[in-house]
Amino acid sequence: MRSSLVPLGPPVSQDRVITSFPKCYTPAACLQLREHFHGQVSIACQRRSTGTVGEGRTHVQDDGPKTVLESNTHVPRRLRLSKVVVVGDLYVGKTSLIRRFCRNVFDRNYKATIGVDFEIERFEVAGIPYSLQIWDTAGQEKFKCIASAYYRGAQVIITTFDLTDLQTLDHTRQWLEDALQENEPGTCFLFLVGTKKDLLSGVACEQAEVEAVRLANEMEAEYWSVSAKTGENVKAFFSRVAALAFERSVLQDLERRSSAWPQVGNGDLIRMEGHPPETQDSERPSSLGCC
Ligand SMILES: Nc1nc2c(ncn2[C@@H]2O[C@H](COP(=O)(O)OP(=O)(O)OP(=O)(O)O)[C@@H](O)[C@H]2O)c(=O)[nH]1
Ligand SMILES: [Mg+2]
Repeated sequence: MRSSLVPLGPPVSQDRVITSFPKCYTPAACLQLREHFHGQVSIACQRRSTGTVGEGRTHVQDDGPKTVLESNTHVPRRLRLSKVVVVGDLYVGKTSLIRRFCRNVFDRNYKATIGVDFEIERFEVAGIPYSLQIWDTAGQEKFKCIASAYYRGAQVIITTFDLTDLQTLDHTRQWLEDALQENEPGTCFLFLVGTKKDLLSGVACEQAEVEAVRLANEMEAEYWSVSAKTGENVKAFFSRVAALAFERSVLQDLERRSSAWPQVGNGDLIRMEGHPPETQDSERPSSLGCC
């Protein structure tokens, strides 16, 4: 029996390939202690049967298509990416963090974000192409109304503060509350991220982290300290975000399919009457930046 995987689009760069489950920063404030992918997710990825999750791969065999998803009239849209929203006070380093990760650059000069902006970063998680759509929002009060319009549909909310200015940590509760208001309860992974780690000595950093970890636990968020200047923990952090978001998407898809589709034999799928539920491809903004 011949089997072929038909990839669409160029391969992702080597440092965006995630094969093993990325570790958390500290078990004291961690969303997931497991050090490997969920068993069902690993199997689904090995079989390339991640359903609507992942990008542009169709598993074709001599004896017919592995799934009938692709050939139906009411094909569910593929969930190619997770929407990630980054919020926090002005000047804490949201743009710098995203630019360090996506472009590997750092600018010492401050240029306020006006409204919102986003980057799409492609990964390969457990062999499946998957992307993060990372939304950078403005911390300045006058742009808040524009930015908050883009909180909806987030799978991940990253609340940031400056490790050298603990007032910005106090404000993270409000940022999180505002972002959560636009999303269904329990649908988002929450992260609390302390920025500018390079500016603190070991002891001062540890003291700030104790406070932050306490708050992260109250928020039910995972905690990370990073530096956009040196790049410390930046890649590890976003890899963790991508892996958690991807894993949840696959699990949700498996759950949806098992309730909507009866499984036959080794996992071939038969369509039931009615429309499969829509997946939530994140929307593009009609306009970017300030009006
Ligand atoms: N030393 C150091 N400086 C940083 C770091 N990250 C950001 N900065 C500096 O902090 C300032 C603010 O960074 P931005 O990334 O523009 O802050 P922001 O949160 O996007 O600000 P708004 O767009 O106004 O919400 C800039 O001067 C950056 O160079 C870091 O990790 N270390
Ligand atoms: Mg900014």
